[in-house]
Amino acid sequence: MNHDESRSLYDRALSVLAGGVNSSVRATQPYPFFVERGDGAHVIDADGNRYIDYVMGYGPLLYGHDAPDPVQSAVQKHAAAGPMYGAPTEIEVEHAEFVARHVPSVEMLRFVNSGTEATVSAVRLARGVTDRDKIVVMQGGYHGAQESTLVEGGPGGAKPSTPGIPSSFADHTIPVPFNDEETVREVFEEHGEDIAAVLTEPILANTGIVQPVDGYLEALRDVTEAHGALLIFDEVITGFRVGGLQCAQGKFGVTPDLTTFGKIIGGGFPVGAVGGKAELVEQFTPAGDVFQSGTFSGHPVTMAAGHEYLKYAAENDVYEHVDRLGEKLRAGITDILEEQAPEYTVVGTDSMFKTVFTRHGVAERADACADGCSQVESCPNYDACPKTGADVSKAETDRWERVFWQEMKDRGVFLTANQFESQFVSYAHTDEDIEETLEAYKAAL
Ligand SMILES: Cc1ncc(COP(=O)(O)O)c(C=O)c1O
Ligand SMILES: N[C@H](C=O)CCC(=O)O
Repeated sequence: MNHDESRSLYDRALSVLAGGVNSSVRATQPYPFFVERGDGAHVIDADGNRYIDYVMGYGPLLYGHDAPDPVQSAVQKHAAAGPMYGAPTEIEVEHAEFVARHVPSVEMLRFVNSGTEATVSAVRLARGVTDRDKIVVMQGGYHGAQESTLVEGGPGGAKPSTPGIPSSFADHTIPVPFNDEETVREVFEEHGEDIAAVLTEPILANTGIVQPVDGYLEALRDVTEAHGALLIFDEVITGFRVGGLQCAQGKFGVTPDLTTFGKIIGGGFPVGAVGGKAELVEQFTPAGDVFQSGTFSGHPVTMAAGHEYLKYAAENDVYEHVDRLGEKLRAGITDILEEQAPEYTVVGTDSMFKTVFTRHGVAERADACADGCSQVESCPNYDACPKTGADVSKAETDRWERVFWQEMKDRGVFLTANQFESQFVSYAHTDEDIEETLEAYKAAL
């Protein structure tokens, strides 16, 4: 493959964009390919190379790069008619009504512009309504580029995971291991009166993919309720990706107090949202006292795209298609790994998948998972599944990024360069794409 044009664009980018990119995960080594356009399940780079795309914008693109006609018409109509006003529009109401009809925890919403803004706003709301400062988060969980959750450490003490955040912020954050009910109960015994909320992805999708063991989300529901704290599910990735229109909370049957959304809910445009019980969400200004505001929030083009996206999914076989192909891919990779790399693990569910490069031996991992993973039926390797962020962090990140990712890219398959990010199947992917991907896996491994 020739990459001259991408290389020259990257050289230019390095002079005017920090690290040559606008989001860190895009800076692949030795240089990223620059995308010229998308085509269904594929992207075409500036040198004309074509790749089957499983990055899918890091999750938003449920339909791949060709949105269905109603989405495209709605986007064009709203872009031509405005595109925005600083005044409310009907499409915001319609989109909110649709989401509230389908997602169990949602009665009312506030739309914002990114997943980060959604989690920032949800944490502020939880602190505002409970009049408490501390939040519990999961080690290995990700909630965007926000001060309260960019922490490392354990329940005994957290510190910021990046320069630029005062350590006093981390004093209010308690990271606990995912899937560890005992630790979270101990934390509540010790700090229960100061904890505003537990904030967790229902599936660790940025460090994983790690699924909740049987009863874990229920335990979080139970312990938060018992201590007057809120349970917040961050469904920025899982929302409208896992569990169809009911999201992961519908699939697992656990209803949080607040849910944060992003990605798919905006139909491929910048978006975020906080949803939940009306009595909570109404505490945002102007109805309540917890300040929240945004010039672009509820942007008509985004609302129209998101609304048509979800309506189309409600009326067509979208989730059947993406989940079937997700399963086919996971099963196919599992077979290949059995032959060629039995120490690696396939993880995922619905239309999400990942191969985790752990070399700790199935027996060891099976021991570690013996009491937990048996409920994850959709995972073909459930007895070897990682259970915590720490399990996943043992993976061979360097081998993934420097060898496997490059080999797949050279074979025309675009995966996330970061070992820990999920990959996504879209409605535009076909059985032929999956078969081609499996052939590439065989050769690359
Ligand atoms: C679970 C989760 N929460 C929050 C975010 C932040 O969203 P955004 O990048 O739109 O700010 C992301 C991903 O970026 C995410 O995966
Ligand atoms: N981990 C992020 C979201 O899923 C990756 C997207 C980004 O931050 O650019």
